[in-house]
Amino acid sequence: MKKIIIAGPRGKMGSEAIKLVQSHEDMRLVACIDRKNNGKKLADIAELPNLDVPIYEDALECFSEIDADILIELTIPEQGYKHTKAAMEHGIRPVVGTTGFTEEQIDELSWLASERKIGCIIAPNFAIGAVLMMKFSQMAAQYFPDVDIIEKHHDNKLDAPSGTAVKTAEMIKESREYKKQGHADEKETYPGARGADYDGMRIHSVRLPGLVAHQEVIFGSPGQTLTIKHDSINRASFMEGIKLATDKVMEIQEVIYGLENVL
Ligand SMILES: NC(=O)c1ccc[n+]([C@@H]2O[C@H](COP(=O)([O-])OP(=O)(O)OC[C@H]3O[C@@H](n4cnc5c(N)ncnc54)[C@H](O)[C@@H]3O)[C@@H](O)[C@H]2O)c1
Ligand SMILES: O=C(O)C1=N[C@H](C(=O)O)CCC1
Repeated sequence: MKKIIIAGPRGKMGSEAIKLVQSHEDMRLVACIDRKNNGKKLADIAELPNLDVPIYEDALECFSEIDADILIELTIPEQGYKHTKAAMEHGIRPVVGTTGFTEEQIDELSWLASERKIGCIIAPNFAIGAVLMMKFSQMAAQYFPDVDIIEKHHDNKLDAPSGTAVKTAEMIKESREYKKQGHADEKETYPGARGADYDGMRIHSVRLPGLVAHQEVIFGSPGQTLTIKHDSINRASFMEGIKLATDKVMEIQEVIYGLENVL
């Protein structure tokens, strides 16, 4: 039985993760970390399930008092990083959905995990279809070095580009020679028009109400284009990946970055 702490229980992902834990007999929710409601139980909060599970505002207090195996981290970048680091320092294995961690932060967490010999999985996208989109894009980039990534998310998102777009670009970089795309003399009339530059490829971030999480990877070569596209139409799409990660994180003693390394 894996004892689980969820950070961000009132969020769109956190509330879905509570349902995930409730629906599996091999997992038990033992506490939540929220930015309010300290000392209350989930059952005291109208929007949360009727569970006798304590809520902590202070992650360190939570990790010191609660006997837990796994932290499912689904909050915001700055806080999520602190929670992840503190969880490992308390012997609790993080499964991190929160996006927006920097490369340096991921390196630091990797170092900590290896030193403490504790597992941690950080996945910018837990939807299996999104992982396949990234893998297919990595394959296509061997033959089509010109590529633009267009990611589209709801307008409450804090980080841009999305974690998925960054991961896609990193994976493409592994199979593509550096190439500065577009015209050598091109100029932006309005700053940002050509998107972010990652290793010469371009990333564009769309933020609109009504969207959930979507990405198109468009490859171009003379006379043809190839588009690889994924849409998450609700947050249930991420739960199978989170479940896989909670199983895997108990077996490893390092940071795994990306669900493609778990499947
Ligand atoms: N990896 C994936 O597959 C995946 C999928 C969807 C979202 N995400 C990421 O998950 C995170 C959460 O997404 P969401 O859609 O649920 O967002 P959300 O805004 O609905 O929820 C965020 C939650 O974090 C909580 N929070 C904010 N500050 C906090 C703090 N200091 N302490 C504790 N809790 C705090 C908020 O109260 C809220 O409940 C984001 O980083 C998002 O990018 C990842
Ligand atoms: O809703 C979000 O925020 C999401 N963020 C992830 C990202 O940054 O890639 C992917 C899924 C949804």
